[in-house]
Amino acid sequence: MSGDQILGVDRLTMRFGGIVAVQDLSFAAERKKITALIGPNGAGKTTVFNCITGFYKPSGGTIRLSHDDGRVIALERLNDFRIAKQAKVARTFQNIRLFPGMTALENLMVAQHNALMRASGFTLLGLVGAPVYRDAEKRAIDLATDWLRRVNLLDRADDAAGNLAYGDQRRLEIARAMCTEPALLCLDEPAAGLNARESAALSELLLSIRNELGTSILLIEHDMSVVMEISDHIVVMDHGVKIAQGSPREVRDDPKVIAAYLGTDEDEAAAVMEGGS
Ligand SMILES: Nc1ncnc2c1ncn2[C@@H]1O[C@H](COP(=O)(O)OP(=O)(O)OP(=O)(O)O)[C@@H](O)[C@H]1O
Repeated sequence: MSGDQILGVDRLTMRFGGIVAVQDLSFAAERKKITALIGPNGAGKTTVFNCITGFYKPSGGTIRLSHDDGRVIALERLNDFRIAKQAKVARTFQNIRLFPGMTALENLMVAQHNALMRASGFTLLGLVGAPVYRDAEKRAIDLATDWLRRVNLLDRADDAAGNLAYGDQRRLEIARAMCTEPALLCLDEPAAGLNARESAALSELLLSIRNELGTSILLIEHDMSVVMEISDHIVVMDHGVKIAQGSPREVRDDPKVIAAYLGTDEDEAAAVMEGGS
């Protein structure tokens, strides 16, 4: 892996019985960049995400995550918990998975549970008395507050997450993932269900995460206005294989990409050709 790469996927294959959902897929995501994985419905994008984040064990191939300090972690050998904790890969899902009965702030505090438990020394005494825990708790509250501000939800801190508007919940999910201070943020269709104004706010948020914090982002997205506006690099899949990759402009003009989308849904094809222009 080159030093500029945070993620290297090499010959990834995932079979479900007779179905080959992903076949021999290789691509890389660069550090401090936004990489998008696109393709028509059923192309295999979510399966790739599930392999990267440890929800599936790949049938073949390797997935390497390279940290800033030079450590390289073989993700295909770890389960989802270790991938989140050791490899520092955070993800969101197509369907919102907040704790709806907890407040917005509480959702962001729960995300920092691991760090807080570590600070407690995993003891009751640590939880109730140790200064190191109180410091960690203050830091956790500061981080959560900072994220509520960044996603424009500071005034909703004490409202139940389930009562927030859909677009607000989507941004809160991203804030929750960011509170784990990930090396790689994986977002599965973050713009799904958003209106044009909310999509624009999402693009702005993701660009600020890249530009201000230098977090690497991998995203699956069908909303081409978002993809074409914010991506540094796009990987296009169809029927489990990579059919193209490149800059937004290269991908948009690639006849193989247009043909893949034309083969499925006219609206999606039109969106790829028009997106970002
Ligand atoms: N757990 C599973 N068991 C069996 N088949 C699966 C499983 N998960 C995915 N598949 C199949 O793998 C293929 C790729 O699906 P996947 O959900 O990865 O595509 P996708 O590109 O994310 O699609 P979409 O854009 O619609 O979310 C599909 O044919 C799907 O039916």
